[in-house]
Amino acid sequence: MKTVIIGTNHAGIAAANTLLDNYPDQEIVMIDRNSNLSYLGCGTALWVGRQIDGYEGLFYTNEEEFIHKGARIHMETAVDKIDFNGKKVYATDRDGKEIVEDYDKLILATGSRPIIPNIPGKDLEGLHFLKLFQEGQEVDKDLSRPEVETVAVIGAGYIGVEIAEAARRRGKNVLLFDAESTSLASYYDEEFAKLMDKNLEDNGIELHFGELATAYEGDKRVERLVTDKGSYDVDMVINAIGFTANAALGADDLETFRNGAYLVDNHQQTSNPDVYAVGDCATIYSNALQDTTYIALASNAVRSGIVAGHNIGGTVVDAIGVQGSNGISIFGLDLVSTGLSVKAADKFGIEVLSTEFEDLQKPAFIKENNEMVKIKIVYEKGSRRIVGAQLASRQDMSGTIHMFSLAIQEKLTIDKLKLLDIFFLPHFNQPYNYITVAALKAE
Ligand SMILES: Cc1cc2nc3c(=O)[nH]c(=O)nc-3n(C[C@H](O)[C@H](O)[C@H](O)COP(=O)(O)OP(=O)(O)OC[C@H]3O[C@@H](n4cnc5c(N)ncnc54)[C@H](O)[C@@H]3O)c2cc1C
Ligand SMILES: NC(=O)c1ccc[n+]([C@@H]2O[C@H](COP(=O)([O-])OP(=O)(O)OC[C@H]3O[C@@H](n4cnc5c(N)ncnc54)[C@H](O)[C@@H]3O)[C@@H](O)[C@H]2O)c1
Repeated sequence: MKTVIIGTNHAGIAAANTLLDNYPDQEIVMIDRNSNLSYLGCGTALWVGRQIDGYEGLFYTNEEEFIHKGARIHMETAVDKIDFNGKKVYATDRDGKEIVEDYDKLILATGSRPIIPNIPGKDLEGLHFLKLFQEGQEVDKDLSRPEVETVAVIGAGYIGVEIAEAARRRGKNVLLFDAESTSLASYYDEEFAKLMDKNLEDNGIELHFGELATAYEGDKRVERLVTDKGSYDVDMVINAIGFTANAALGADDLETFRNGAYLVDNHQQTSNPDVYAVGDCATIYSNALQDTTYIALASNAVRSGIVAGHNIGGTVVDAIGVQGSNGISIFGLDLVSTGLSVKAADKFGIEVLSTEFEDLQKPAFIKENNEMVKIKIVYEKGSRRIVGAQLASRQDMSGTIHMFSLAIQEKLTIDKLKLLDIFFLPHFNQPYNYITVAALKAE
């Protein structure tokens, strides 16, 4: 059987490896318009901010590995059209030559693309987006220019906050804009987001929230950013206002979600049984929402690629849904969240209650490495099932958010959490640790 995979980044790679490593009878063809693959976008802010030596370690595989495994791979080759009835993919390679690949099964792993602010001045120099490795290189080059003193970042979501920190670490004046009233508004309730806002301000980043960019101004290169509240002299602008699904290739032939992403079932199959979609171009099932949604994360891209690979290979594997777990670490402040915030639950019409607590991670007699932890647990009013959790600390709490991710997935109630067996050792935590106390406080 021959499977063609369009898109060879995280989702396409996971699907290809699953097929190549487990199903030797499979003929695999991979196609991507980019010149590189497997780049960890999450590392861009780290190397641009000089927190790691360079970008070399941010690629975890390469073209040769897939050729060695027996795949055929066309890089710098853009798919222009798919004939879903004739089961043929039409592409153009780097030399302008047409490539035609027929398929038995097709995997769409075409990912996402940045949303572009629809405002005047879009053709000026000095305007950046941050999706591809090459765009990270452009941002890094611009930040290296001494005449670039002031940087505007539009969008205080994950990318915007991370790249604002990076530009600040490079000694630039940084203005961070967002339409919402706080940073990270899609992921955290206000009392958590405001911890990040204060952290950003304490490190010299100028916040402009509830402010919408209305124009870029300048001669050849951007010189001013105009918003609905003012005009700011800037030397470069980084746009980070979210991603949209890259689903144009199948939009006329496959069922799509309200945001244009390909609708898939729990085998990653689209409305065409021979066509699968994975990663940022596809929908995903949220166990917190108990509904189909769209969450563009590398963690989801990998898992959906694995599911599609096994189902095409002949092993029935059901996707188990996700919680949208995510985390961010900025100037030493870590925020992690999973499932729904109260604000997100309200937006989706889910009636919730929440319980909060804040305490030292370990007993006060432990003087070293003992930071405050703030926790909020969100649970559904009727069922009392946990639907979300948020944590903030200067200590690593990723293990805790993984536990809450499982709790949401398994529909654990807040009442079951109250007496969960959580070990005590003063080196690690308190006898009554913050999870237990927050749960016990729940009404
Ligand atoms: C700066 C940044 C930081 C991030 N940090 C994190 C993080 O910390 N944690 C996290 O979970 N997620 C993070 N993400 C999100 C994560 O990178 C994406 O969710 C992930 O890349 C999705 O993988 P994908 O393979 O589905 O899509 P993509 O990575 O978008 O890859 C799609 C591929 O398809 C190719 N393609 C598209 N159309 C065509 C066509 N017509 N012909 C040929 N090829 C085509 C593209 O060239 C691309 O290589 C970050 C993203 C960015 C930009
Ligand atoms: N640490 C991580 O897990 C991580 C890191 C980076 C990126 N990502 C993922 O990559 C994807 C893209 O990240 P992103 O930061 O671009 O998207 P995002 O959705 O995280 O943030 C977009 C931000 O832009 C704001 N915005 C939207 N339109 C605006 C406008 N016109 N003017 C001003 N602000 C506006 C939104 O309020 C939001 O805060 C997301 O799915 C994100 O979860 C994850």
